[in-house]
Amino acid sequence: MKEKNPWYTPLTIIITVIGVIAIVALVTVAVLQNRPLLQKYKYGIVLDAGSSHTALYIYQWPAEKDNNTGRVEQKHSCKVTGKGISSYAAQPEKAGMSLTECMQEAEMVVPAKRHSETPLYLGATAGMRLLNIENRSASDQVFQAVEKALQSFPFSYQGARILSGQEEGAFGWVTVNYLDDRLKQGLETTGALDLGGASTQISFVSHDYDISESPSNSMTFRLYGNDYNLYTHSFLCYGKDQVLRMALAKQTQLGPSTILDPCFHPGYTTTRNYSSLYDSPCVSGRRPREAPTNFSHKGEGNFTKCQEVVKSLFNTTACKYSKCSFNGVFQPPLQGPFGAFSAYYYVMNFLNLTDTSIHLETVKNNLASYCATPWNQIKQMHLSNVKEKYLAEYCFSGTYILTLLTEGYNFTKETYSNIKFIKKIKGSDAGWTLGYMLNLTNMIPAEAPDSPPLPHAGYVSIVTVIAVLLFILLILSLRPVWPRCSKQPQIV
Ligand SMILES: O=c1[nH]cnc2c1ncn2[C@@H]1O[C@H](COP(=O)(O)OP(=O)(O)O)[C@@H](O)[C@H]1O
Ligand SMILES: [Ca+2]
Repeated sequence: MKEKNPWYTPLTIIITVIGVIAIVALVTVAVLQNRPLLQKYKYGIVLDAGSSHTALYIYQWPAEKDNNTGRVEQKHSCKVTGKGISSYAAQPEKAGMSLTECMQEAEMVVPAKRHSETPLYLGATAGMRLLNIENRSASDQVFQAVEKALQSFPFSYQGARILSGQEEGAFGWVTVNYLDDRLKQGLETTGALDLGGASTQISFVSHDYDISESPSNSMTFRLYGNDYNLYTHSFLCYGKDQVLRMALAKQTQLGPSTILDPCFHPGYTTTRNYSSLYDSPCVSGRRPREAPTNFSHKGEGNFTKCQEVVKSLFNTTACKYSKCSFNGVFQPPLQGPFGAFSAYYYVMNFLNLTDTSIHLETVKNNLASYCATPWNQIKQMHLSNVKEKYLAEYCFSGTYILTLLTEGYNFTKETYSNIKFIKKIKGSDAGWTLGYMLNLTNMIPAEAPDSPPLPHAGYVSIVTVIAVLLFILLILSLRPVWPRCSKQPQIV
């Protein structure tokens, strides 16, 4: 004799089947309705025409979200071969031609049907600022050539211009904080330290300072409903290539045709040309009157002496504000964490000194012993994979970076660990280009966007759970019917 299972009545089976179909239908509709449409992307292209070289960045973001949520990311980058556009002052057409390869790459990377709507920008930084000071018409001609070249591509060309130092600093800050998702969430922001070849920028939010003290150093933003008061300054001529010129100029001024340079390795020796050394507004005022054509540049490898040379390039005596960094430039008290990118990263990464939890004295000692290493040995170790020009200059560049941070910006052995040397954040390069594009395409709204109270996955889960619960309740509510059916014993 077998007791009939009360769950097998036709009524429960029908209810179960209908219930399951209803739940599946409900969940499917919820998922389909709310799923982002098939990922279609939009694109934007920014060319960073730096003093030493030009780089092209392609950004992408989901097509249906261009106006609010922080979803722009770097899809591709391309390094233009050759030097920066400012180096083509004497042959401007070549500045335009130099961009061809990377632009062709961009044509391949951006899907053809998006070409005509993809904005294309070129921003030039300190190399062109200097050329513009030195030779206005040469700078204009370089821009004409570049403009002509860029217009020949199928993108939506939006113009080429020189960024002000303020813009360069502020957009670097926007990039870092956007990529870190700090703006949308209204979190404490990260300061930005950018070291280029011809200028260097420092930008950070300092809560307790009076912006009216130096209005030219302040920028105010309203982003995602939060107000920011940004301090920013760009030091023209304090990028690492121009500082090296200033350091050499300082040492050659003393007269001899051979200089023993503490910032280069012992055994390093080369012949340099006076005219090319002084061929920059950063040093032209210092040119000796009766200089020979060439001078001999020899290395001594002495960190302490090198630091003295570098320090002598900072004027820390004159300050008409409550507080200054150097050269009489206002700077409020440092605040918060800092991201240091571009040449800060290249140099400190090569020197294995990116770990800022290491005591500053130890960092200096490590650099001192690197500087004291004979040039032959350095070449043997690295020449196979590092450009000789970079290799020769890492001792100088490292010394400059530490001196700029401590003597220039006033980081101390306690606050040094607030700095992080970074190259990329979540796959996108740290630099001013992303912030520049976000600003020009209005992709960071002033007010916080209205967002659904729940994320998509949460919404679907809650709908599912409630549906299942309702279904179980329905089944249970039918339960009192069943015992009556099963009470009758079945006799075989
Ligand atoms: O691999 C590297 N090692 C060392 N320095 C590098 C490397 N790649 C780029 N740099 C340096 O980074 C700096 C980049 O400056 P950039 O060309 O952006 O000038 P800018 O921002 O002053 O206009 C230059 O000094 C360049 O020599
Ligand atoms: Ca740069």
